[in-house]
Amino acid sequence: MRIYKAKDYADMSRKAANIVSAQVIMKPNCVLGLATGSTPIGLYKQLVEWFRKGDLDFSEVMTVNLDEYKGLSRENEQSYYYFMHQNLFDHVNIPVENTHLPNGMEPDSEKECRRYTELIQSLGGVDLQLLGIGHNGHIGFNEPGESFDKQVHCVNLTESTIEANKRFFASAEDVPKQAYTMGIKTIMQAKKILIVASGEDKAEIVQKAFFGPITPQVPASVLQLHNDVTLVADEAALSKLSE
Ligand SMILES: N[C@@H]1[C@@H](O)[C@H](O)[C@@H](COP(=O)(O)O)O[C@@H]1O
Repeated sequence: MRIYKAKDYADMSRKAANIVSAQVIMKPNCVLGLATGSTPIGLYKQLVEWFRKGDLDFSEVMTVNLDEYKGLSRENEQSYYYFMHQNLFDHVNIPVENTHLPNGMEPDSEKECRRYTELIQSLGGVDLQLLGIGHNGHIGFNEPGESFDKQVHCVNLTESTIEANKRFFASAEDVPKQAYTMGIKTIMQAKKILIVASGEDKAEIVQKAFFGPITPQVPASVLQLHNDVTLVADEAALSKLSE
């Protein structure tokens, strides 16, 4: 695993955006696996800025997002569909038909998971998968204890994730209780993985995930087994590495 230490959030965002833009430049029709959460927002801003300057072209890029809340419509401001449009898709020249997310409004979980798994396969797999990390080590919405052997599936969110995400909703009761997510197996099939982390509150989990034992209790620890992982994190998120 390569680790790039950034000074702060802005530096982390720029360094990570450089890696994504290198991918787009090297392979204009690449498949990008994208993530939500607050951590990648700066990275997306940077990509938009470079696009506006004429340095990046997304016209052939395909995207597949990691996850989506089950039960939220595209119009819901908390849906990941809305997030991706607001933070990236609406500001660059990616054709909307090239962008893909699980359909949160499909009530039949089995059907939706099969559709999304087959879609990723039909695109030829993910070239570069971007990931954030949850405080409990979740990646996408793969919560602690999940088998490493799952493709796209429907999960029950843990209390800690509902708690962490309730800041975006009117109350904890409004946070959906389920989500569709790429499984660990899907994530591990990506050719390259880029994981971003920022802030002291992520220091402990970054240490555990990348330097602790590989265990389903810390889903991100499985990334130690992938042969092309880059972690870009700021000093605060890396501050527990020497302990
Ligand atoms: N499903 C997302 C994850 O993909 C994300 O990595 C995590 C961390 O979010 P943040 O970057 O806001 O800490 O939150 C959510 O639960």
